Amino acid sequence: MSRLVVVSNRVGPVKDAARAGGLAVALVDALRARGGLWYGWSGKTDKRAVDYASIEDAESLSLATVDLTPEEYEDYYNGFANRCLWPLFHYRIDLTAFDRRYYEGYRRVNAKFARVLYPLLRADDTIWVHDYHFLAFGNELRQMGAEQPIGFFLHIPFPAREVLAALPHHDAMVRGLFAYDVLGFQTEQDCERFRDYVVREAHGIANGDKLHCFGRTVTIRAFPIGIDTEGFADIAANDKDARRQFDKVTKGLGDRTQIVGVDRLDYTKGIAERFQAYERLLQEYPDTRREVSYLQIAAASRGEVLEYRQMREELDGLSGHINGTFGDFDWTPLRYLNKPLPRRALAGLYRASKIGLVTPLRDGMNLVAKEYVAAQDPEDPGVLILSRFAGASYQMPEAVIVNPYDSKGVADALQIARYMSLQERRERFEALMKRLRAEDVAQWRDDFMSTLATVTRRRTISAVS
Ligand SMILES: O=P(O)(O)OC[C@H]1O[C@H](O[C@H]2O[C@H](CO)[C@@H](O)[C@H](O)[C@H]2O)[C@H](O)[C@@H](O)[C@@H]1O
Ligand SMILES: O=c1ccn([C@@H]2O[C@H](COP(=O)(O)OP(=O)(O)O)[C@@H](O)[C@H]2O)c(=O)[nH]1
Repeated sequence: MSRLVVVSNRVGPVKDAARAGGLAVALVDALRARGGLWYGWSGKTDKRAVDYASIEDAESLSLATVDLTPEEYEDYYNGFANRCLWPLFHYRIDLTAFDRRYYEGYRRVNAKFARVLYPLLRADDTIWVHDYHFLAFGNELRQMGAEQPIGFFLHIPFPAREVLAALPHHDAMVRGLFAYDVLGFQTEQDCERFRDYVVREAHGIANGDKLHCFGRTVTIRAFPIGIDTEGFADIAANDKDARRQFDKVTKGLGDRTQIVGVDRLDYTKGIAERFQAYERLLQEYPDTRREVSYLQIAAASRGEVLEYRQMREELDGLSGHINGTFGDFDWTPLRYLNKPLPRRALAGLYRASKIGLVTPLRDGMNLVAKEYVAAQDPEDPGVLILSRFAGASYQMPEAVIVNPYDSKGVADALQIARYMSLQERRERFEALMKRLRAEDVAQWRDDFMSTLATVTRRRTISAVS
């Protein structure tokens, strides 16, 4: 079997992969099985950073990482990736910074990553590149002469043609993607939007799952990412950290219904709109006062980016307003924490919460929705309320699906969840779990890898014959 080379902005962890979650476990498993290489940013900046990868062997695979200069980090990661592509691909043109300097820095850093990896490659490697940080990376490798199979998976949504067209270099970005052999998206809808752009904007030709354009052919397919469903359910039921967290949350809760939200602190997650919907619930359904308790974990993220800092201030204000208006000496309606919880503790928190509230305004997939369901007690499962704009909603129609912009609709959904019968909760839970088990993270990885192998085997055959 050929060696696997995984390329992603964040690398590892390897030893603690289980702690970091399904994606790290799935990638580490595949890398171990094939004696692979995981390549990306070291997480460090150094003003003397040069074109060099430090390589360490970690439990039958190798990690190769590159430092960035502070300027590269600013333009590539904070700038183009997180102030331009991230908001634009999540439909926030209003927050998108179209700065040429960022674009040029991004191109330079993609070229640097390619330049450093190229001499480390073997002729029979298979390369799997991840996410919006590396849209231009495959093309840089090809220009150096790389002929290996290269697949790309986009973890975030692919936007509608008119939205992408707002990006000054949209044509070059999409052209660059044709250097890959397989383009994987989270949902069929993302594939459809990509196809629409290529056919209508770039005059490409679609033929089944193939797209011909710019003199190249790529295969495009949806590979919805999953979680380690069995593993996570087992942690929620049996792990001692999960149990401790479960006890901590349920102690003192009495008959109150615990609502939980868990997100990175990101404007795409719709936390402000969620707070407003909760306020609406307390206003319009006075019977909920003292009867519900909402805990929102919003783990600080990308704090060097202005829009993230502004959002943090907004949420501080909204949460203070809700508690000031509705709280009492012996009841805090909303507990809002900016610190992250380890995944094992999260499993216990999910299980202790009768309602999981996942209402992003736009999200590639949203793994929290899947984890919440997997962590439930099958005998007495909680209810997932899920935004129609999360990629996960296409695989999870048995959740209570909501429009996150409609605060009254979300408040009503919370009431429906509070009063849902045990039988209905079980039926929804079983249907959701059936799919989560069948479409777990190992399945996602294997599907992508086998598609890439099949496509490139055909490519080799047709080149020879
Ligand atoms: O690396 P950061 O800048 O700290 O951000 C963390 C990750 O956020 C994004 O996650 C996405 O991938 C998830 C798994 O496929 C998906 O469920 C979610 O909807 C996406 O938003 C980002 O895409 C990752 O690259 C970041 O590492
Ligand atoms: O305090 C926290 C908050 C989140 N997570 C994990 O971070 C991931 C978030 O993934 P998701 O797809 O929901 O959103 P993203 O942050 O990748 O956009 C999930 O696996 C969560 O369990 C965590 O471990 N601790």
